[in-house]
Amino acid sequence: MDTLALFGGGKLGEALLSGLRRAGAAAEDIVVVERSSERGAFLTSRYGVRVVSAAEAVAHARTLIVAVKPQDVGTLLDALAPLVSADQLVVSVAAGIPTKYYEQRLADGVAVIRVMPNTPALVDEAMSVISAGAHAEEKHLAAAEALLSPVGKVRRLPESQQDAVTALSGSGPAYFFFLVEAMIDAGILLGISREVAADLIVQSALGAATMLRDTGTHPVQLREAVTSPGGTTIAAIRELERHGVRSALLDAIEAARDRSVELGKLY
Ligand SMILES: NC(=O)C1=CN([C@@H]2O[C@H](COP(=O)(O)OP(=O)(O)OC[C@H]3O[C@@H](n4cnc5c(N)ncnc54)[C@H](OP(=O)(O)O)[C@@H]3O)[C@@H](O)[C@H]2O)C=CC1
Ligand SMILES: O=C(O)[C@@H]1CCC=N1
Repeated sequence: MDTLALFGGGKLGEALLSGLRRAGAAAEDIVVVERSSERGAFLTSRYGVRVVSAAEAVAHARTLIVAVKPQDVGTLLDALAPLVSADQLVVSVAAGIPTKYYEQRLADGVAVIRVMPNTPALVDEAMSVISAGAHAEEKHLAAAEALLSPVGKVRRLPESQQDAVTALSGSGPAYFFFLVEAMIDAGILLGISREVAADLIVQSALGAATMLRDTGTHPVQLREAVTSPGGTTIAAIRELERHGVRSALLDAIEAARDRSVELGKLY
């Protein structure tokens, strides 16, 4: 494997790093650039990777993964711009930041791929969507797919859809965690211990997700099969509808999309 440089070893960077190591990438083939020395030391101790300067990383790596916060991409690019050449590939996971932002700051012809992964990469169940920038060719998309497929599913979509993708699958795990958290609280309300409530809800979430994926059946049909006439589920559904949960989700995901667009314009 060509050497790979990871810029930013935070939550998402670590999720990708852990997946690459599980998939068999050698520690010697990955270098990390991390602002926090404490965080860098942790990544070295856990994954065996070397933490190096930005200049050293660019000098050695064919593929550069940018996993710093969108707010930090500009400063990072100021440092990288004079160092990166057109035979290197830049893979950005930063929410909202368009490939054009990179292309305007890097040497002419540098290929940039915008990716929106998610944290289930930690358990090899990520959903990653990749989009090619102006100079990215089939070989670059294939390289990004090879990088991401060990940690989950990968789809190619036009970059114009990346803000919506960010709102759906990038942030998506957080909505499910939020729902699970609220359902466990409901268990507490009903007098079930937190440990038991968590067990019941997490297994139900896993079962529901597996049914959705493995049967390919529409969620409406799966929900109807649970909803017995005059039964318990319809009593709950009535409350969910009365509280506008469907509409809240539409508004929430639209707000996340809007924030992604905003992040792309702020920096
Ligand atoms: N978390 C998620 O679920 C997802 C995140 N993303 C994207 O991934 C990126 C990272 O997010 P996340 O991991 O949550 O954020 P984190 O803040 O956890 O990680 C970013 C890391 O990069 C470090 N950093 C900042 N600037 C530099 C620099 N110039 N050189 C080296 N390291 C630097 C930060 O240090 P310090 O702590 O000092 O700031 C931090 O350790 C974001 O752009 C986000 O949009 C995409 C999909 C999902
Ligand atoms: O909250 C965020 O901005 C990042 C991007 C998608 C998920 N987490």
